[in-house]
Amino acid sequence: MGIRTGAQYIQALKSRSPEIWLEGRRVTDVVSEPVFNQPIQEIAKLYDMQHDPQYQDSITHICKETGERVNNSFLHPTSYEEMMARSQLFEIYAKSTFGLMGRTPDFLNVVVTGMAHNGWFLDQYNPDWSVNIRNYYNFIRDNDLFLTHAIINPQNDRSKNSHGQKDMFTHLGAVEETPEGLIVRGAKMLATLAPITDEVIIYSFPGFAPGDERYALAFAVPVDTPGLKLICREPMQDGKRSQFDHPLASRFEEMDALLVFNDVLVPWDRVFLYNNVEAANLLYPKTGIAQQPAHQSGVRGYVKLAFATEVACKLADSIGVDGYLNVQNDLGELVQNVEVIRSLLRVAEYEYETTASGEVMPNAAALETIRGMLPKMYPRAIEVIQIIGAGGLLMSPTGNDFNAPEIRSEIDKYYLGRDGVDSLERVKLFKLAWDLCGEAFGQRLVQYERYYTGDPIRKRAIFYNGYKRKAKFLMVDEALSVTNEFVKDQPKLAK
Ligand SMILES: Cc1cc2nc3c(=O)[nH]c(=O)nc-3n(C[C@H](O)[C@H](O)[C@H](O)COP(=O)(O)OP(=O)(O)OC[C@H]3O[C@@H](n4cnc5c(N)ncnc54)[C@H](O)[C@@H]3O)c2cc1C
Repeated sequence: MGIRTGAQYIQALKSRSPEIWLEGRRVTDVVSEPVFNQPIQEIAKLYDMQHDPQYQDSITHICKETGERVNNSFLHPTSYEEMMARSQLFEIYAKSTFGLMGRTPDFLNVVVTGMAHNGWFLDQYNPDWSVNIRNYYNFIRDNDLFLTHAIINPQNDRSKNSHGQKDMFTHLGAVEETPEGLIVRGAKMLATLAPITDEVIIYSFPGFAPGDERYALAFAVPVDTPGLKLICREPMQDGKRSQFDHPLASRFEEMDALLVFNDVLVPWDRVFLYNNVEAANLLYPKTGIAQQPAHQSGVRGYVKLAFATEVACKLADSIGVDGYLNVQNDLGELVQNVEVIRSLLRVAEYEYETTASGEVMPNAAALETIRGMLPKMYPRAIEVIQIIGAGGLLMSPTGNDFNAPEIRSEIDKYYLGRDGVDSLERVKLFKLAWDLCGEAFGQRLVQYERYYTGDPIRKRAIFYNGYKRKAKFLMVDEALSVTNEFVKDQPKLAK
């Protein structure tokens, strides 16, 4: 089939009924559910862009294996040009949601593409696994499916490993093997956008210890697989608030869900890794399934930071405060932060790395630096919006107020901006800013930037340890060499 349209994506959602729980009730028609309706439309637009002549050549290509047109996120890059074809897709998709939707379909397509093309890694443990992931890659590419993923365990007792939790099946684990497949039980989180996807893929961050074998798993199942429950967090918008009053929250909320597996059967041909702590711990570092999607996240994060910066600049200009030194200093800082991320992306792409198997990946150090910086830069951009918007952020009237003739003249007079900015323009801008910096929707976006791919503190520690292993700190040795002869009988230090 190749690329789907938005209508085909929506039709697929209508054709099944996964077990979705939202505020204590079962959702039976996900497409008509107000909370999900608009986000579904936003995802559908991405599918439609694949057919739009304005974008088609930039975000899709003809698959060499099938001759069908498929999304660029399924490209396995073996050259700079192929890597950049993916980068272009990431940017076009990110811009269409202002970087506010992190788990658009391209994200997990890249993960599966990475796993499937690193079959050599899985082959070492079980050749069936590499065949399974390769077939799965073909399946989602050729049907243009939308995946969610859950890679962390429920947050119960983080001081204990999976096998040390009070209930053996709190964390998702294998219960038994049957001729048809593996029976799994327990929970996994935090599956962003799960209710509006087609498939669920499970794998894990490293950190398994001996005794955790049953939890060392990777597999994929359809979202409506019997026994799989999706328990949504509290929605941050009810789907009924107007786009005038909440121009971002009404469109781009990504629902997050806990996935509960109640003795779910995973067919053997959907098992990619099982019962092997070493393989589960090495999957991330050895296959680039972190590095390739970090490219998508870096591009998306750049767009999101640039968007928040634009909002801050326009806000300041609209009320005539951007002539003040303190405001210029804050805005200048944000613009420089955007430039830092843009430069790091360019370094990541120009100084790409080629693996032993010929896969081209953006430079890891530059991508990890983006990962380390954005959790500080994005919250800072939000803080600057709050500082500049000040009390005005809380004071916006609603669209209905503009439509009430009895108060319209007062609204127009007292919500006026600087010369040339009328009340409507000013209020619309302040509402956009409030969605980003005040609403629960905006707070989730901050939390997303901190945690979307793991704990930034531990990630930076891993980065430093990796750096230290490679670095020789030779400049210090050279600087110290002039002192070598000064003290006689220097003790020989162990290296
Ligand atoms: C908005 C949002 C969307 C997300 N989307 C997805 C998704 O689509 N799919 C998915 O799988 N995941 C998703 N995540 C989850 C993300 O992977 C986790 O939030 C992240 O890995 C951190 O895990 P945690 O939230 O359980 O925090 P924890 O690991 O419980 O950490 C809590 C605190 O304790 C500290 N801590 C915990 N353990 C240690 C330790 N061993 N050493 C030192 N400090 C420790 C941490 O530094 C942190 O401050 C999302 C998260 C957010 C916020």
